[in-house]
Amino acid sequence: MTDSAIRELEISRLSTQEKDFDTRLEALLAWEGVSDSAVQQRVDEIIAAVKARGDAALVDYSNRFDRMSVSSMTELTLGPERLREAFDNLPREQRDALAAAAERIRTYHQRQKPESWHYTEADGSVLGQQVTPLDRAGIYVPGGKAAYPSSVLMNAIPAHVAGVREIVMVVPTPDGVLNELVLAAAHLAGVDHVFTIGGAQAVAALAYGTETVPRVDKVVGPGNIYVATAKRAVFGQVGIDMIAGPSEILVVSDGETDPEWLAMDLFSQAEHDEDAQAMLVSWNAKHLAAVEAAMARLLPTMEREAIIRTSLRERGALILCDDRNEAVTLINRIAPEHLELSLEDPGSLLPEIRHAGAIFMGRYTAEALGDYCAGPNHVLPTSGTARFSSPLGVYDFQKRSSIIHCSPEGASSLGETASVLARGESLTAHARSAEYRLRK
Ligand SMILES: NC(=O)c1ccc[n+]([C@@H]2O[C@H](COP(=O)([O-])OP(=O)(O)OC[C@H]3O[C@@H](n4cnc5c(N)ncnc54)[C@H](O)[C@@H]3O)[C@@H](O)[C@H]2O)c1
Ligand SMILES: N[C@H](CO)Cc1c[nH]c[nH+]1
Ligand SMILES: [Zn+2]
Repeated sequence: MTDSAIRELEISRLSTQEKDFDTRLEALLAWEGVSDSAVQQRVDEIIAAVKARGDAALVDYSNRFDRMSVSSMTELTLGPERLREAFDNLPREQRDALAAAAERIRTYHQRQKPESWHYTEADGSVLGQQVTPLDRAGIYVPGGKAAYPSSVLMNAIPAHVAGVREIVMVVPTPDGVLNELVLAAAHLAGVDHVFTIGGAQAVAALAYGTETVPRVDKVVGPGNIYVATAKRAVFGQVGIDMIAGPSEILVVSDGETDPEWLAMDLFSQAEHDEDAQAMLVSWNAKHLAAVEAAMARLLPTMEREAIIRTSLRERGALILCDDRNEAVTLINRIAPEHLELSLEDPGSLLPEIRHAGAIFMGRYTAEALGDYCAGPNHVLPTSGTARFSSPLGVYDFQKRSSIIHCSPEGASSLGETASVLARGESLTAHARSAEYRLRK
């Protein structure tokens, strides 16, 4: 490969030493997708149509956006027998891999189960918290540019572990092509209903219900800007997990990892979407150049070369920093969805990392392993939202109720405090309600 061919790789090259570094980094990090007004307007129209016309709107939008040719919701509904059939007919290798991944994801999420708790005070009063699962959860499984059986497992298994009574899955099937692995994963993960609808119309159907699609209590799962914008719009009518944007990876390398490994790790997220973001940070300039050369060499061999190329050109970056400390500052500023610490001693950095969706420790921990089968969830906060948000988990499918049980003594001592505070707020019904229960 000649130098000129290597230079053909279009990707931003940044150095923290440059004056305009902050501006360039901010420009790369900005993801305007969910605030695009044209998208917003279209999503509002779609939601209004689904509310007004229910199933008929779902049929129309599926024909229009997913190039289907259906005339009723029956053709967009898959029953449990169809899911089981898909599972039973999978090639052995795929069935075993799916089952192995499901098992690991279940084991990991079982550890997340929050327990109800209570404690008893000296006067016999009991205070506590009761954890209850959602009655009905809606899971969005993306399907526009790729099919995601792994996302079925990542969404449905925590819901199942949480004890959700009914799991409703939506997944677009462009051109009417069903993905058997997706259906098999739904069977394995205990999904109750599958509707082959996608985009904003699917989110609206879950949030408001239609003649066929049952209304859910919460909509979870990743998707493109139409899905993300629709989730934001229906929040309040239903719960949502997070607004997830395009996939991202930030790799921090000490310069000792094989450049081809890192090139492929970066491609692995770039290949999701033209809007995906892949960045590499290192304090070793020679190593950055070696990874860049590896990327240029390997890119023409990739099946999704066009998507990767656009993603790298628009949002990718190779960043030269001064040292490990500066790398940590960058990590916390970027708050990436996936952080790969390709270092000899990743553990030494861990305590300093405050914001990242999932942290992949050491040279051997390819992010792709987490996408499929390590165990932790792959639905993660993107676009810097790891500053305040966490991976999808069992806790997203549960609620907490506070429990207060006063003994006669407890009611009397609390009543005195409450009465004073209530009178201070001039809320005398509150005060008198508490005072009735004071010990005479
Ligand atoms: N965070 C995660 O766990 C995770 C997992 C897998 C995928 N992803 C991300 O999810 C996204 C999936 O996007 P996708 O597009 O492949 O699938 P998608 O299912 O999110 O979107 C497809 C739907 O978008 C709608 N749509 C497309 N063009 C439209 C238009 N012009 N107007 C109105 N609606 C339109 C259609 O209804 C279609 O059904 C990618 O960004 C990928 O990176 C994230
Ligand atoms: N990397 C995605 C989450 O950002 C998840 C995924 C599914 N399949 C492959 N990857
Ligand atoms: Zn991925």
